[in-house]
Amino acid sequence: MASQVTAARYGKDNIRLCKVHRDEASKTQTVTEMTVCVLLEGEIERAYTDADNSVVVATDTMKNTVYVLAKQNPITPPELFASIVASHFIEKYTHIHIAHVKITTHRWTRMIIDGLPHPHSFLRDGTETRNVEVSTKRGAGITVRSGIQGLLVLKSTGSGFHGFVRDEYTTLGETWDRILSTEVDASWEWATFKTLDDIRALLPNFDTAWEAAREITLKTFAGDNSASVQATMYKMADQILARVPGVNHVDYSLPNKHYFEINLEWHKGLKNTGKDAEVYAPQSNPNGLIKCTVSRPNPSRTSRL
Ligand SMILES: O=c1[nH]c(=O)c2[nH]c(=O)[nH]c2[nH]1
Repeated sequence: MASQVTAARYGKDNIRLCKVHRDEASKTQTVTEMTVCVLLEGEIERAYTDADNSVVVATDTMKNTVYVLAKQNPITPPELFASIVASHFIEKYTHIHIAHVKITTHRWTRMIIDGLPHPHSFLRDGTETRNVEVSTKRGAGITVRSGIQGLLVLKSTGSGFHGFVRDEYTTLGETWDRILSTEVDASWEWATFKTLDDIRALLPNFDTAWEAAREITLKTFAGDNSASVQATMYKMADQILARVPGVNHVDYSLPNKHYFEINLEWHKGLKNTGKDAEVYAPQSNPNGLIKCTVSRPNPSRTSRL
């Protein structure tokens, strides 16, 4: 028997788009820039095994569709726009059964000029992105995962690491005061939505959840007297679950971007370690990588509140 295709998906990645919203009343414009990935699954195996393109919706068509839907619909919040795009593909093409849409929204923050918000000028204040991954499956509803990526943070005290396993492989000293830095990758998974209308019914909650997750992450990072990345990230996730109904799972993935103390004793007895540490060596690699998923004890099954 010939070998079989057991999994296949295809689509367009890195579709870049920018939409300008012009508010005539206030003469204020707003821009949203995003990068979209669309991947489709369904009865497409013949394209691989029999070179049969009759089942192929061209990836170029997917790109065009995203532009048209962006013109015809709001593209914020990204949870809604991703759901509109994903639903389109399974509704339009009967042989497509699952659509995955990932949207990365880039920051264009309004400029403050002479103390006033500027009506049409923006700046990229950091590499942080707001992300969403939506999947629609025919007859099975819409799953939505929202997140924050690329948020680079550092604290110069209020972090220690001690009491860890010591054995014949261990060289790391215990510390009660260190620099802690990470690039936040946080995401939260919403209970499954049945339809697009269920998503529309929850609309303000997506922005509120993103604001809450961002604020909790920053406030906990800054305020926690951190015993470890593990302990601090759990506190973040736990608070997001408490604050955001409709979310059952929160994921964090945090690199531990090490800043090493430098012993300068060799130069005229210079003291630069422990309480005297001032000059550090930031490390590019290797880095710690700490991950967790924290879940609500009794998950709600749908996102309808
Ligand atoms: O917060 C930390 N968690 C670890 O698991 C770990 N391991 C390590 O070497 N340093 C740290 N820091």
